[in-house]
Amino acid sequence: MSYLELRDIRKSYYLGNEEFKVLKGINLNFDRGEFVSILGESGGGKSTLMNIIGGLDSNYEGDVLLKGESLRHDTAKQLDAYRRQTIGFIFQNFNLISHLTVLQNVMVSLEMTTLSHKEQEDRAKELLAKVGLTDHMKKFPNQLSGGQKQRVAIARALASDPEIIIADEPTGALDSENTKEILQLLDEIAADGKLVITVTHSQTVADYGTRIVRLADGQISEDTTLKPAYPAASDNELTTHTLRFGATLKMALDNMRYNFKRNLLIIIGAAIGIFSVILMQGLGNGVQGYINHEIYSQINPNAVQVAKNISADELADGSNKVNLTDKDQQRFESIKNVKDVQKGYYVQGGTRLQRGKKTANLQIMQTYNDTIKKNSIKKGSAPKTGEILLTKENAQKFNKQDPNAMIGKKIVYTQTVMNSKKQPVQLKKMLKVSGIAAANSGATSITYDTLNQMYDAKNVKLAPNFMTVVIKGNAKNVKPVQTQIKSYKTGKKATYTITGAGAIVDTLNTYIDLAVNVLAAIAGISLLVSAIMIIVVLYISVSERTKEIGILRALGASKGSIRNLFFSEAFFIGLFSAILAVVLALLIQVGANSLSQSGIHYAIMQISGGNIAFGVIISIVISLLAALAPAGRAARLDPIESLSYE
Ligand SMILES: Nc1ncnc2c1ncn2[C@@H]1O[C@H](COP(=O)(O)OP(=O)(O)OP(=O)(O)O)[C@@H](O)[C@H]1O
Repeated sequence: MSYLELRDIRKSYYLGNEEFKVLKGINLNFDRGEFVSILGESGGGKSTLMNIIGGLDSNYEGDVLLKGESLRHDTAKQLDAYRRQTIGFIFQNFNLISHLTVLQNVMVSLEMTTLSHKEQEDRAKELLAKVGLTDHMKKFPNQLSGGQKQRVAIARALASDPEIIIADEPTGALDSENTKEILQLLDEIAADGKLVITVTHSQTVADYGTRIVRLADGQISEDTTLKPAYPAASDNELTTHTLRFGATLKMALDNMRYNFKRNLLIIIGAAIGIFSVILMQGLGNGVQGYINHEIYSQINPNAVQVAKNISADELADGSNKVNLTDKDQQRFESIKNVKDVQKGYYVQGGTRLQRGKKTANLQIMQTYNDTIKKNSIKKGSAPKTGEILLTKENAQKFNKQDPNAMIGKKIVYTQTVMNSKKQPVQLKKMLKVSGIAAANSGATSITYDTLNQMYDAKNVKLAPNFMTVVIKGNAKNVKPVQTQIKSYKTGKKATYTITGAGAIVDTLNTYIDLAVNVLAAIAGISLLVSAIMIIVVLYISVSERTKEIGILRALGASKGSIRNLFFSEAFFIGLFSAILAVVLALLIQVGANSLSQSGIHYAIMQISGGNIAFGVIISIVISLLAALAPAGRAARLDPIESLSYE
């Protein structure tokens, strides 16, 4: 049994329905240690035969047997492994990867072996020394002469220590001096016990080998042994795998560096979209924070006011439907996270303050409760029993120049109420001013106890018309309590309504969120533009790298690795765009906040860790999605066509 056997190989090409028979039944046996030259006229099918032997073409009739095992039954992955492990290709036009250095070109093949990185590098250097290129390892292919390029290709072909070297016109592009050197190297390879099969037009080249096979009219016309074969080498001990993800990442980076300017522009373009989204979100956080800060500085978010949900008609008929009872209070107290329920009373009009000759009619009076934040009291303190808290506006009615001077002063409070017989009764009490509240903090207020005492003094019963429900812990506990209160029904109608700023803040935040998301979505349109840009660039990259794809496939890289190569490139575009976008956004944040701090004393831009993570993830995801089609196209490219791509 020979090492490699070709059995009745037939191959035709079709143009429409027309069949062109290229190989018409080739039977050949090869052994390790042979240096076989295949001679034949141009167009005679030599390259076609080489592609079949090399596992690049599996669309033929007949059989190729390696150590008696047919390649026919091999899966695509097994053929990849066959090319990696058993075959080393050398081409007439060298087929080196132009953006990789000499050393890297050899390393590509070695990266598909199980050797450690150090061992790979040592072996690459050793092989380059063997072909006499130690001093040229850092050069790029376009900095080498033809003969040097072919020597790199030989070093690369030997990298994974394959048993068979296929050289398709290896000296076709070389002068006689270089031809001689390359032939010597090929002869050394055969002397090492490997099988060297070379295709040539030249009788001189053919005479150099141990055997000449002539191909004419798709058949073997002559098979001559010139000298005995060298002793066969033992089996290759290097094991291989396809290009690992780490290797494709590195190759993608190398390629991006090679096309630096173009990739930089793409990254800047893609970053603009991500940057806008992050910026919008940061601004949203800031605006929301600022509004909440302004509101919460005067109002306690953990307290909500609850009133009966009654219609204007019910209110007008003066019924006691508006009143809240002990039962209502118990109900609120039983809700989870409720800390306290305070009775409250609210009246519009009918209330007056008097001091000496000066008077002030109060638009609104509501009993002091926990929705009013202590720090909205600008001077003095919250009212106790027998005291009153004035808004700055009301205090100014008694002392225009210095409203704060009203603190500690006595003032007469009068209020007209209806008794149970619907007769008007005037409540009157001298109260001490406890403090002055900010102008926009709500109503002038007294405590419920103070009001109750006034009612008692006139034998009128006071019933609360709102209650303040104080909620424990975080402001997040507020919403579930509100929801619970809103869920009580009288008939089909909700029993209670919630008033007070706590409820409004929640609604306001929802609107701000909505506005921010709409703005971010508009900014997101530029992400779509980025995605299209990345798709176009990757398609260009696929066409530019078609030859490289063919080379990698010939070296044994799987379709999956080719796909990964473009996904890796997209990954880096996404990652670098995101980094650039984040850096830009943070810089803008510093500038915007220094301006807003001096204006409104608040950092208006608040980019969160979540916003940054979102930006990075969305950038990478979009880039990878954009790579789907180009990477798929690259993986589907036919290796033979890719290799002959100009
Ligand atoms: N993909 C293809 N589709 C159609 N015909 C093809 C294809 N590839 C090769 N052929 C034809 O098959 C024949 C053999 O081509 P092949 O490249 O194998 O010849 P060759 O002996 O290597 O030629 P040369 O010495 O000029 O390189 C040629 O006539 C060529 O036109």
